Amino acid sequence: MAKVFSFPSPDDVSHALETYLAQASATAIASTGRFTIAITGGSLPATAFKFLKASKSVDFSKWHVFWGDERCVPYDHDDSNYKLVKEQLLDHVNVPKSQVFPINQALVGNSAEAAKDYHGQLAFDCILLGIGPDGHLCSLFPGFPQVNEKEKWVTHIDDSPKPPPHRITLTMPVLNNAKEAVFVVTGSGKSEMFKTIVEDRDMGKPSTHVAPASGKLYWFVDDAASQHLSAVKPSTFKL
Ligand SMILES: O=C1O[C@H](COP(=O)(O)O)[C@@H](O)[C@H](O)[C@H]1O
Repeated sequence: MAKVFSFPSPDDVSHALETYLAQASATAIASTGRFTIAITGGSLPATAFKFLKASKSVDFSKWHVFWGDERCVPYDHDDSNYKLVKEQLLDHVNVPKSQVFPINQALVGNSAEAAKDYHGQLAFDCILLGIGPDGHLCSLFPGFPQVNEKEKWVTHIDDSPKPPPHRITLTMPVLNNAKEAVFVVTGSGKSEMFKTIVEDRDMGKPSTHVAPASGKLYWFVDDAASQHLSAVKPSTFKL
C-alpha cells in the first residue's frame, strides 16, 4: 500500500524530501557503500533538490546517478532532463563525474541504440518520479506500448505525445525493481490526476502501474495536489 505524505506548501515538500533523501542515502551507504538513484525531469528536480543541494550532511561522493527518462536532445538543450538535474543538483554537490550516468550523448539521434546502450544491471535504491497531467511517468505515456514492456529495462519512444518526440525511458520492470519509488507532485493542476492514480487506481494511467516488489512506494505532495483525496488519508511524515 502506498504512503501519501501531504504538506501545506511546495517548500514543505522540498524540506521533507531533503530529510527523506538524506536518510535513504545514509541507509544505503551504510549497507552497500553507495546510493543508486534514478531521477526524472520536468518539475521534479527543482522541488526535490531545492534544499538538499545545500546539505552538508549527505555524502554525495557515494551517489550513483541515473535518469528515469531522457529526451533525445543535446545535454545543453533546454528540453534535456540531464541539464535539469545538473542545474538543480549536480552543479552544487560533489557526485564524482564517473558516477553520473546520463544518456550517451553520442547516440542522440539514434534512440534505439541509445536505449540498448543504457540497458544494464539497473537496481536502484531510490527512483524519484513525477507525473504528467495525463498520468504519464518517465516517458511512459497512456495507451502507448512501452507501458506494457515486460522484458527490456530501457526502451525508446519516437512519437511521444509530449514534445520532444524522441525519448529514452526506463520501463516498469526496472521501476518496480527499485527498493523505493518516490513520486513528487505539487500544485492543484495535477490534483485530479493524483486522485485518479492513488485512490481510483485507474490502470489506464501508467503511473498506477508503479508497485515496487519491496512494497515501498511513497508520494510526497502538497495539500493543493491532495485536495481531492477522500478514501486515502495522508500519513504523518515519519521515517
Ligand atoms: O516529459 C516529462 O514529463 C514528466 C512530468 O513532468 P512535469 O513537468 O509535468 O512535472 C517528467 O517526470 C518526465 O521526466 C519528463 O520527461
